[in-house]
Amino acid sequence: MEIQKQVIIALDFPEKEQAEKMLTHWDGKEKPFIKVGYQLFYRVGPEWVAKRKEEGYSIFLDLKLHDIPNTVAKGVESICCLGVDFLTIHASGGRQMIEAAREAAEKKTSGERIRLLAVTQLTSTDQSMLNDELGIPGTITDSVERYAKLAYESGADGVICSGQEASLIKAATSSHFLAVTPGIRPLGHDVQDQKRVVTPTAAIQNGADHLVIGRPITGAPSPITAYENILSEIKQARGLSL
Ligand SMILES: O=C(O)c1cc(=O)[nH]c(=O)n1[C@@H]1O[C@H](COP(=O)(O)O)[C@@H](O)[C@H]1O
Repeated sequence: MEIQKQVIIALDFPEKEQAEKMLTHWDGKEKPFIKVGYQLFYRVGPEWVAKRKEEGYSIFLDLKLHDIPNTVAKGVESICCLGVDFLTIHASGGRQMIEAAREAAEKKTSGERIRLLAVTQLTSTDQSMLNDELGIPGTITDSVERYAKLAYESGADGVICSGQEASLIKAATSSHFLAVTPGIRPLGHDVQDQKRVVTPTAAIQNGADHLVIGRPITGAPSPITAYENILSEIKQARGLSL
């Protein structure tokens, strides 16, 4: 896979002006893969997203759908017309919900089908939160593996997990099942609210397909420099010459 496509920039902004200003850093360069979460989506709406797609951006729409199967299926049907590349649903919605989402995604007749990524355990969850707050017994990796297998068997295209768990997920499912990993922190960067963090190098070495990165790029003094440094790190981790 092309290295540029491996980094997905999280456009976590409240206003479209800020998101658009951020994208100007890539003027004259290849359009990056971007993630639009609900903070921005609720403000800008579907037209803004569809327009970015027309302009040539690859788009991950991160709406983390989690509801009864019928409601999620209808949501997926509505989103499909935007032509985005990835959409998140929650694995904890269960088999029937994931199957209904997949069935809805299959209804799109023209162009590439949207890829469904199931959130396993959020990268802001650690062992004590899982056991003591959420009351889920066992280790984080057990829980992530269980959700990943469920998502795989139910028709998701991949999962959202920490880079720590990417190789485990591939082994438990298939090498083609996507491991998309947020919680990426270059060496020395503040972890902020993330708990299960890894460096870009570790994520790639563990087999992550895409790295979702927000603040380490968008909060950097020069976002484009931070982005290009991460691309170089990935290139090195993939064993390619710089
Ligand atoms: O679904 C996601 O993208 C997601 C899942 C998860 O477990 N953890 C996680 O951080 N994310 C998203 O990934 C991005 C990470 O942003 P930074 O922590 O700023 O790099 C945010 O937009 C989160 O919403």
